[in-house]
Amino acid sequence: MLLETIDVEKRFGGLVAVNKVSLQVKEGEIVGIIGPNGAGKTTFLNCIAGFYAPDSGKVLYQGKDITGFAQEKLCHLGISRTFQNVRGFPKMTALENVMVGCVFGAEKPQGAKERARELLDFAQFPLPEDTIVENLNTIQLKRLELARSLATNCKLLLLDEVAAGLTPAELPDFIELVRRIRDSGVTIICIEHLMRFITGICDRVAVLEFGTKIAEGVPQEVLSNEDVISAYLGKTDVH
Ligand SMILES: Nc1ncnc2c1ncn2[C@@H]1O[C@H](COP(=O)(O)OP(=O)(O)OP(=O)(O)O)[C@@H](O)[C@H]1O
Repeated sequence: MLLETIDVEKRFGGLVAVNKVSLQVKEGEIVGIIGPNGAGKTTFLNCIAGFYAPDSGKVLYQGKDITGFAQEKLCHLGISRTFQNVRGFPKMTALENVMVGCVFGAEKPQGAKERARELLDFAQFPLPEDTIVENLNTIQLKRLELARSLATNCKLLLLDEVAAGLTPAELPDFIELVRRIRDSGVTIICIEHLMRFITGICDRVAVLEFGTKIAEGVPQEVLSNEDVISAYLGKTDVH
């Protein structure tokens, strides 16, 4: 097992945002986390990524207890996270943005440039490498963000609504990129509202509602589960 959470709980005052959530993720899997707005998805991801220390429960990575480890330490252990509203370092070039990740991933500056170029290429970044990041559109930023996350040499990538804001026409190629990332040896946990993304790429999906895991399994099965349908009804678009 690459990652395991055991009864992870996170409270904000009286609100139980994540309620004893246990999840197991094997190496090479793409696991989706879905659920209505406010279900606790981001908070759960933040408990894995070192943004929050859980109030109780454990997070194991490669069998080792990493509960409450800081983000920087987790990044060096191979856990990387993307954020919902990505802007990178807006005044720097695309290449420099990826190089920052490479240097953080312990690459020497000279090697970092080469590696950053390889990653921009891998992520099919469509513009010259010296394009200033503040001028990028959504899909260009998303590709850059993935290249930057991979620059840290992560083994586990946590994606927070990485497909949000993409047009239906942009989605297939983007899904293909995420699949290639997995095929390169990176395990992925992704929060996503876009069901086309979930059904198109996830091996398994876990559903949260009011902080509690209410279902888990292969996407088609889970999405036809009555508890899941009623959790979603009227709250978000499940198509
Ligand atoms: N820092 C915080 N302080 C207080 N309450 C918070 C905090 N972060 C999240 N919450 C609350 O915890 C609950 C879970 O929020 P969370 O953002 O994890 O849900 P989510 O499933 O990711 O939602 P969305 O799909 O809208 O991003 C919500 O009720 C939210 O208001």
